[in-house]
Amino acid sequence: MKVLVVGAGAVGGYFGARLAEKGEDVTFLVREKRAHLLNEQGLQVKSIHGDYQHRAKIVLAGEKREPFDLILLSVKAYHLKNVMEELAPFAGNQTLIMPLLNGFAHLEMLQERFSEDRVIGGLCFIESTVDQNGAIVQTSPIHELVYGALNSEQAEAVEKLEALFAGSNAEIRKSDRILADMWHKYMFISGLSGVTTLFRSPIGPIRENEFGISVTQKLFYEIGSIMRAEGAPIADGIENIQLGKIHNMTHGMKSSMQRDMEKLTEVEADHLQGYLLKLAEKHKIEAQVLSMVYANLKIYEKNR
Ligand SMILES: NC(=O)C1=CN([C@@H]2O[C@H](COP(=O)(O)OP(=O)(O)OC[C@H]3O[C@@H](n4cnc5c(N)ncnc54)[C@H](OP(=O)(O)O)[C@@H]3O)[C@@H](O)[C@H]2O)C=CC1
Ligand SMILES: CC(C)(CO)C(=O)C(=O)O
Repeated sequence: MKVLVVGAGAVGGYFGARLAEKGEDVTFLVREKRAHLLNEQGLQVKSIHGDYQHRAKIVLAGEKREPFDLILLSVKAYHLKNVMEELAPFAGNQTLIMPLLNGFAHLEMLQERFSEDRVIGGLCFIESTVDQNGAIVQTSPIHELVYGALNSEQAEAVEKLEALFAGSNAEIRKSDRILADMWHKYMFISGLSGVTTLFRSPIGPIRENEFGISVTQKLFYEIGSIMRAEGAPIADGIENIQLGKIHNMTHGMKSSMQRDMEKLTEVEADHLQGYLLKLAEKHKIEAQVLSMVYANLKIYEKNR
């Protein structure tokens, strides 16, 4: 099976390398600067699950290739519009596109551009980043990728992916309720990235402070109300389940949005919290904490 990973960054670089390490046929769609680096020093993964370095196969936008069987999409949401056009020539009628982005709004954009048959569900849990030398650094135990069919027509094609992922050095599993999983992850990451960027702190000190934890709880409850009003298939009590995870995370756990803020790069504020606020407005739900989180991010964007 031929796999194209779009974006050799923290997420795509990690999972793509794990598949290549297993011997799968993996190519990375990258931009000039990244291509130069990968050609010079290869794709380097430094991970608590084992380092791996290889001469990754790469392709640039506009180059000719046969369509791929699977496209793993792992760019930031603010690059998505542009990337969809660049990856289109690599996608044939049978190509499955699996987005690993945080959030939800990208799903509709992809379905509109590539049709509902081709876009399957996906998400990941991993704490990874790209260091100053371009290496992928993965620091905490979790390296999980979850995928699944979004409709019954995709089920057979999605089944076939199990052999691709089996035996790789990452926890990769198929889910029969990927849509709910994606909303749940969306809730979790909007809450976690929201408070860690608001307080500019890893999660430990936030949850130890009575006001910090109270703001965190209010944020999760607001997000839950918005998602329910939108008819998202979220589980009863999911807010408390996600808050439980917040309590169980390592003291120093940061969100990727927080790490982006520390690097003074763009953040996915519109894609995550901004999209939720639009839904809140649509359903006339008051979301004071979410508004504050979003304001903090937009002010950061303006000042950076
Ligand atoms: N990092 C993490 O821990 C986690 C991140 N996520 C989510 O995963 C998604 C990806 O994040 P992450 O991997 O951290 O982001 P990164 O910025 O590390 O990687 C994104 C990559 O996309 C590349 N890219 C952008 N535009 C193009 C293009 N036109 N053609 C080819 N490549 C392109 C960038 O390339 P270039 O080097 O040229 O800029 C970059 O290498 C986000 O939605 C994020 O929220 C989810 C779970 C955990
Ligand atoms: C919380 C985490 C690390 C889990 O994957 C994440 O998704 C992110 O920070 O973007």
